[in-house]
Amino acid sequence: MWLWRAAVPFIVVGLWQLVYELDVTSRVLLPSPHAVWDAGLRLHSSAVLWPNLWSTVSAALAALALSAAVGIPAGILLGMAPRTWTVLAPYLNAVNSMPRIALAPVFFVALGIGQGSKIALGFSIAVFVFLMNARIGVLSADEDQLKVCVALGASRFQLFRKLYLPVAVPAIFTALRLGIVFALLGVVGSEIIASRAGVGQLITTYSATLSMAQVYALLIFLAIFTSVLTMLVGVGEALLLRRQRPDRRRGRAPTGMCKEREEQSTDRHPVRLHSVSVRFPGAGSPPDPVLENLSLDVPGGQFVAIVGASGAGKSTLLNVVAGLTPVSAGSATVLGRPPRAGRADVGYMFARDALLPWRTARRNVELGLELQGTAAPARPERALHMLDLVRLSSAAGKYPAQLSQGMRQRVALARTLACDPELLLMDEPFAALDALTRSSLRDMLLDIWDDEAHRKTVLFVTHDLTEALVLADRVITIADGAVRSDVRVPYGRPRDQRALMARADYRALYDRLHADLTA
Ligand SMILES: Nc1ncnc2c1ncn2[C@@H]1O[C@H](COP(=O)(O)OP(=O)(O)OP(=O)(O)O)[C@@H](O)[C@H]1O
Repeated sequence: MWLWRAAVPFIVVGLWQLVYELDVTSRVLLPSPHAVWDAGLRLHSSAVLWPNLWSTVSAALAALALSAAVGIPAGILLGMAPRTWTVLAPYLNAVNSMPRIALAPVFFVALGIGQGSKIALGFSIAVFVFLMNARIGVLSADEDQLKVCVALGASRFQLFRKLYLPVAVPAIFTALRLGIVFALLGVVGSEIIASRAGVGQLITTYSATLSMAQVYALLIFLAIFTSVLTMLVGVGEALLLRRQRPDRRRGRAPTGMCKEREEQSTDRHPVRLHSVSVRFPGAGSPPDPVLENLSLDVPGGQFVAIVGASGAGKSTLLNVVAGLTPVSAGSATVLGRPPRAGRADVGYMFARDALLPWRTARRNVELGLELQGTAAPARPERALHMLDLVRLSSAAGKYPAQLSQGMRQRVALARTLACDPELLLMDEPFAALDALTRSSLRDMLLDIWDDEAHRKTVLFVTHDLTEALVLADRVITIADGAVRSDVRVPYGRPRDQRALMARADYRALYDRLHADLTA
């Protein structure tokens, strides 16, 4: 492959020489490769080339830097604000489709003939490349990653810095590659129209005297500059996206919880829902309720499983408690206060791990600590302790792509627990795992939950009645947006699934709940 790549210039020059020898086209228009090589050497040793090349290259680099500095943040902000995009899109697209080279005379009048007007024209063309690509990069952010960041308490600025900017990096590198070409196009175009220095101005001068060998030599110099810059961008991209350095620090005693916590609640029921209804706008007219008149009190330290068919409203119920979905009617109190997204005392875990692929396992666990304002020196220690808890200390320096699905979900569990939440919301956290891994993660969760000193209240959503009966103190079935049954699980711990399933009373309870779900 490398041999073929190295052979391409020789093949092109050979074909060029052949066309020249066959006299297919005018020799003035197409001089021989040898004549172009000679012209290049003469330009190189003359005092003409380098000051002019520098004039063009410095203007192109300035236009590129300016375009990136304006286009990237603007693109990311527009990606984060879909409504603003909807308003502005027709106008931005109209400006983008304008032949901006026609703005050259305007820049000459405003800035005079010189570097300023060249940079302005290069900028006016390249900035849209950055804006459009950065916006598209932001749109590639995973909805679950966004939900996790919001649930962990990310502000708009933190979302920009910790989610949208990194997620847009590959698209930004694409924009850089294209931006080099577009900035150069603007600068050389401006020089060809009117300038006192630059490669474009030299091309105009040599073309006027039909010195085409010099013109082609200059174009080859520009192509070499663009290729070197594109290669450097490629190296930067590879270095930035690799980031696979193993972390040698290991956990000791945990310190530094999340800084800002809600005042400790004195309510013995961390979750209180009274006659809660949720209607989503646009879901029918009038919209059908997804939850209707649902009441539920959960005492502290209880492990509650919520079971229901697909679409029954289980996730909506958790979202209400997490403060991600407002209630349309009724009242909700979580740890003594109205629900609010991003509280350190409420942890939320989803079926998809939604790990950030550009962070190591340890740095993923640190995410909630960062968003909640834990001091930087305390974070690694706390994160490593959490990874130790889920038996993943040895994978602290690995990236999500290097972990199995079960390991990724354990990292997500460590991330959820890192802020030591009092209330744990879990939305089918093990649904994507195979039966064996699921069972080992259930045991791990129960071990963590069983710690008397830090016993958490858990709302655990699942489709699986057996999982609910093995894990929970209490099983609530939901159908048509309301509580269908609410039973205490009458078995001690630890529970053995196979032994449970052999018991007649277990089978009777299972059948009763199953009937409630399917009625
Ligand atoms: N943001 C939303 N806008 C409109 N409708 C929604 C929204 N979120 C959920 N719904 C609707 O609410 C109903 C309940 O959804 P929910 O996700 O709570 O169900 P679920 O019991 O968790 O289902 P599953 O087990 O399949 O995840 C569904 O009909 C769904 O289409």
